Amino acid sequence: MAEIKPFAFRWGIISTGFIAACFVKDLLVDPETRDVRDVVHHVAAVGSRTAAKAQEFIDKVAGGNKDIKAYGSYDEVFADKDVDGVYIGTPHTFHYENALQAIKAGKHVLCEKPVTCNVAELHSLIAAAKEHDVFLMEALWTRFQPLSLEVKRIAEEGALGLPVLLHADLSGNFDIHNIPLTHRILDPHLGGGALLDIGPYPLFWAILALYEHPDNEHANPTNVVGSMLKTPLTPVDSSTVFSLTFAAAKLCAQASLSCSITLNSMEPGVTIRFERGSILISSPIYCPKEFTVQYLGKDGKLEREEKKTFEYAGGGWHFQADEVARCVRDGRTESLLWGHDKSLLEMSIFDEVGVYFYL
Ligand SMILES: NC(=O)C1=CN([C@@H]2O[C@H](COP(=O)(O)OP(=O)(O)OC[C@H]3O[C@@H](n4cnc5c(N)ncnc54)[C@H](OP(=O)(O)O)[C@@H]3O)[C@@H](O)[C@H]2O)C=CC1
Ligand SMILES: O=C1OC[C@@H](O)[C@H](O)[C@H]1O
Repeated sequence: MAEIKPFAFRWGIISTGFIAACFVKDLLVDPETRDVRDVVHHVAAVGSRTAAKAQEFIDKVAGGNKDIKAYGSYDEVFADKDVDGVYIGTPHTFHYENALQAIKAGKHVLCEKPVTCNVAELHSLIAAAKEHDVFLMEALWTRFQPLSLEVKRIAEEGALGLPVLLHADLSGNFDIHNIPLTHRILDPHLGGGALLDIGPYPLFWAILALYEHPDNEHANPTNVVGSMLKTPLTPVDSSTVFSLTFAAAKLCAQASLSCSITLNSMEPGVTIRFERGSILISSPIYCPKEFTVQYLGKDGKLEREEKKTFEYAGGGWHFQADEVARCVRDGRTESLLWGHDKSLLEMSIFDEVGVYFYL
């Protein structure tokens, strides 16, 4: 039988910082190592604010591959005919303008989280993507990892009953008293603070387990409450707690979520409590490698425990790249797994919790 050629997606990368390097390294991992045979990835171009930095990035991250073009501006990446889609790894406050320019140039877009800084910007991006008939997705990479797919399967198969309470925290110690106030995690002009940077992850688990649950019937939370603790250093939050209540459909459940840029992560990072058991997910919750399912007996006591672990080549960012390639191949303008509705929900919750008075 003739072999079907995998669909090749040609990426343009804008920015050359930490996450752009992680993403490009993963694009270079052979997809067959993760059993993917229908799509492959090529890096066609890298754009930076200086051409020298773009070339340095290609040398360091992509072994100096001569087929990758180095540009001294993002606009040149958007204009390149050999680029199918653009990956945006700039600080949060640039996502909107970078994504808009890419979309207007007719490019598909994968944009780092948080996709924008508020819901109004996101509505505008989605409208632009529709107008130009291009794919747009927030790089909520955790959604595409095999562990998340398995957690969702178990959460919905019925043995545990319905989810009732979910606790999730992501904390990372950024040593904020010893880094420059211009660091993106502290600078309000770059969208600093805990909620925008790491808040997407505890929220992601609530969206996966509660919002996506079939009994929730795609209903938004009926109540969102949040509270921010500001750092004395700059007007951004050093920690934020927020809670969601889902009570519009058959599902009645709540999520208690938190994030901090001054603490280390905790174990487990996520606990989902169901009527007849729990799922405990290990840290870091953006890329966990194991989780435990606890099944309770009729007396409420632990009856059985099952631990699942996941390993693969690469850092875990390539799964979202596969999703982008497949969606574009299939003519979709949004992902079924992390579609516009979920990013809109995220942004509207963040608006509600109150990041934007400092932006
Ligand atoms: N999914 C994940 O696991 C992670 C996602 N992120 C997300 O990625 C984004 C970037 O984070 P990270 O890579 O850590 O940030 P970095 O500071 O390491 O990199 C940001 C890059 O953006 C470009 N840039 C453009 N304008 C500016 C500006 N005014 N100030 C600083 N940089 C600028 C620069 O590239 P150049 O000079 O080449 O133009 C810079 O290298 C954030 O939105 C964050 O939420 C971050 C970490 C992990
Ligand atoms: O997405 C992220 O995950 C890991 C964090 O350390 C980082 O700041 C954040 O942007």
